Amino acid sequence: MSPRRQYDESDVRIRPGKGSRPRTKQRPDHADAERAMVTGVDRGRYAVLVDPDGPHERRAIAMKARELGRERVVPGDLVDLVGDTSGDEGTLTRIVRIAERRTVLRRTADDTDPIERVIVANADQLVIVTALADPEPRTRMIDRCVAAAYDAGMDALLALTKADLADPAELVQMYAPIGVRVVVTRTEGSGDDRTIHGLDELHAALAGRTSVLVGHSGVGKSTLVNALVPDARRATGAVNVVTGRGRHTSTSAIALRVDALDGDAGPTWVIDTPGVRSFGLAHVEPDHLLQAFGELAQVAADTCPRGCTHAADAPDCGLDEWVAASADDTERDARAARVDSFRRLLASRLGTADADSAPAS
Ligand SMILES: Nc1nc2c(ncn2[C@@H]2O[C@H](COP(=O)(O)OP(=O)(O)OP(=O)(O)O)[C@@H](O)[C@H]2O)c(=O)[nH]1
Repeated sequence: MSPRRQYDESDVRIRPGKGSRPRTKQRPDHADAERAMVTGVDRGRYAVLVDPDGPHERRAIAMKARELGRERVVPGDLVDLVGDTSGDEGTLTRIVRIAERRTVLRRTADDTDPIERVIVANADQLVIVTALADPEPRTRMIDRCVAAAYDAGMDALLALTKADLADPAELVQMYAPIGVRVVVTRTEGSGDDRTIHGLDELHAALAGRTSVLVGHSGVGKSTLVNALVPDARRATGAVNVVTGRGRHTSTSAIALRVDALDGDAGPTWVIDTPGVRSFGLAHVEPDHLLQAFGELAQVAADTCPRGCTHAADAPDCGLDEWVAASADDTERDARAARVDSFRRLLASRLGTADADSAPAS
């Protein structure tokens, strides 16, 4: 049995104009509020982009209006602002509403905080940056990230770095049946002469979408972020993401805009997540995860007994019958690979990200 999930204040979804309607007549309804996107958070101050991708786009700093209470505001959130939204030096605007979130990515509960908290909202895909060697890939960690992405309603993309050091074939083969797109990169040369092969492919996979990048230390995530967003070092290095002054002290996620390539389909954002090592999976329901596996969800809905866990030892699980009913060996192998992959993700909920250190086998 999976542990029962703990709800926190971020589970409350706020629908502009509906759920967030003021409870007392005294509250203004902020009809003149302006829309903005949250790009960073630091100690109660929020970096926002007002009128994002619009004609009057500008950066501003915001605080949460008291009426939002303990509701969390995270990078990727679309919010409504009132007060001085000019973004001029020294101004502070107020966030009065959080738009309903399309997707919600949670980080795992840990020793210091028992609640799985939302860390990024409205992202389209999770990019799992994994080195093929140095450090060795950890498939259990990848599985957990994929499960978290699918549960959050996001796609998963595996960015395999350091292909100059090891062959990607095994990992590519392992993740193809799960529907994970794979991009392989490798650097060549050093210093200013360094080129990253595969960068264009990665850029194309990100185009027009908001992507959250995760990866363990040393996998080459910064190398990719700096190549995609040339001024990222400034944004994430010495400068505080919110105030623009002093050191960047926050370890929370930060949204960075990727310059468009020719033919890009709309704005492209990457959200870097320094310090985030794994994702909360305690709340993941098997049937929810199954939704990411299209045809398997249908098979389960049609044939599984009520309350089926779909695990390998689940009695009368329809997924096993579906594999057995294959027309030939080729189909059976393909179906079995899909079911095994789904079950692997399902099992990944129950361990910890650090439980394995073995490469793909
Ligand atoms: N051989 C090889 N080395 C790479 C490649 N990409 C990055 N590196 C090196 O790997 C090391 C780690 O890269 P970073 O980009 O700093 O990795 P990171 O994941 O951001 O790690 P932290 O900065 O510790 O969070 C650096 O020495 C890079 O030069 C690659 O494709 N091949």
